[in-house]
Amino acid sequence: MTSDRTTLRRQLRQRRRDIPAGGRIAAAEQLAGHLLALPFAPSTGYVAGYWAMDGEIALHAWQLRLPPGLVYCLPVLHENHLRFAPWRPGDPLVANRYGIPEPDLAPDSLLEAEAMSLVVAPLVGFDARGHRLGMGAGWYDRSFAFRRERAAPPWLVGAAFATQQVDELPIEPWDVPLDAVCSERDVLIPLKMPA
Ligand SMILES: Nc1nc2c(c(=O)[nH]1)N(C=O)[C@@H](CNc1ccc(C(=O)N[C@@H](CCC(=O)O)C(=O)O)cc1)CN2
Ligand SMILES: Nc1ncnc2c1ncn2[C@@H]1O[C@H](COP(=O)(O)OP(=O)(O)OP(=O)(O)O)[C@@H](O)[C@H]1O
Repeated sequence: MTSDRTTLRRQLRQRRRDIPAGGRIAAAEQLAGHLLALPFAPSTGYVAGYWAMDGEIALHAWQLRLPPGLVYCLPVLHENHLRFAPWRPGDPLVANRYGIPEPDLAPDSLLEAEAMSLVVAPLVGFDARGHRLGMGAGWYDRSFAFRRERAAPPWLVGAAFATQQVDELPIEPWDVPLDAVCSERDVLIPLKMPA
């Protein structure tokens, strides 16, 4: 990883933490509307969100407005990849190694990434081509590496504040392309280049 990437990650994380409370509340509602209106939004099956931290755009409004046929899940760290677990308010949570709450379920009850219909991934940064910058530990890239050779589902959708968009992010060989990026302002659906 280049130091450019590290510097950019630090700046963009600070930028999202600096968004005032009023802006965050409105943004979460607008984001929910955009996520629900995606052309490939499923109406049945499992969808994954995240427990917002470190200034990330929140998903509670989306979770509350999901159609009844969808089961909301949260990511759970398992060995070197993410698994997912259904979670409703009131279900038990436990803090993972980063201090992020995750459902407190036995490992054999966790769902594999392949079982999700749509996954909303938190972004530190993104560009107009749909390239993403995450927290830098590779969790989403490793967990969804199979999507490099296989079509959706799961549909991968990045979520961020519009202010986290940058001109161009460097492409890494392991990057998994997103099917869409949603912010409070826009829905960006990158053009797929023929191989
Ligand atoms: N809300 C949320 N949940 C998520 C992610 C995320 O980005 N956001 N992840 C996306 O991958 C996974 C967790 N990945 C993470 C990767 C790195 C750090 C991190 O760097 N944290 C500290 C320093 C490390 C530490 O405390 O051990 C930091 O703030 O710098 C946090 C989470 C799964 N769950
Ligand atoms: N498919 C993969 N197989 C093995 N290692 C991977 C894979 N994908 C990513 N990694 C590792 O994860 C590390 C972090 O990747 P990167 O800096 O691109 O994270 P990121 O873009 O911030 O995304 P994430 O949100 O997934 O952490 C990389 O240094 C790479 O070694």
